[in-house]
Amino acid sequence: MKFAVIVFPGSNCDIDCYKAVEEAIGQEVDYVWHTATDLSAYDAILVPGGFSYGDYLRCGAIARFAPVMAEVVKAAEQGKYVLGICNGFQILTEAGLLPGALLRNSGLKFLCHQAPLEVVNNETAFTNQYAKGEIVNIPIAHGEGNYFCDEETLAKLEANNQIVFRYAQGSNPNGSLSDIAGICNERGNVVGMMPHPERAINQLLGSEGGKRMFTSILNAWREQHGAAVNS
Ligand SMILES: NC(=O)CC[C@H](N)C(=O)O
Repeated sequence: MKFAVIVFPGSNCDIDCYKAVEEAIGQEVDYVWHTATDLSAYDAILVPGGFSYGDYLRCGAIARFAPVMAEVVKAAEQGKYVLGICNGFQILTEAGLLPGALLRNSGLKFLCHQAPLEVVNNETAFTNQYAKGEIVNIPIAHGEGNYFCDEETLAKLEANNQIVFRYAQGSNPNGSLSDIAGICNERGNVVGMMPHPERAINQLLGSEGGKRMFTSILNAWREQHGAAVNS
């Protein structure tokens, strides 16, 4: 299985994502610069965190016009796995691949700490190795992680089981609507989340709560391609 980690000017979690793929699942992974116009070689696309183009406008609002984004949209339409983490989540909402928007944190401060998350949907390609309702610790690091959408969109997200993670145990750090920490598209092959699973793949980093997101993706890909699950 082959992963692409998209790199924008200002990305700062690209190396963490690359290392997480190597360390957690030992699969092939390339950095792909924002000017790239072909992602056909890849099975999964990671859109990492950071401050793309400085985030001088709304976070992700410039990045979504990068040449590579047309390819990310194409990959999503083809059913490939697309995971947007933090700034990556913001970029995917700006690109229209996921509904809603990320607003300034309600406390107006950049927040950087471990966050307990509830796995709400464990049926996605990104969460199949977790139990439903399981609480995992995955760190957050953002200034604009306050998820918002209109009532109709929220009702749709709930009805289609598109809420993947919620901030658990009354811990909502940023004012996010319905405690939402991560969502998927209707088809389930695109996930966006504010917490950083790539920073939680080894106890040495403070938590390995994010590691199974990577094993989940590999597991889903192998099932889709008829390979034995743990081979
Ligand atoms: N770690 C990140 O990706 C940060 C995303 C964005 N720049 C924010 O502060 O919300």
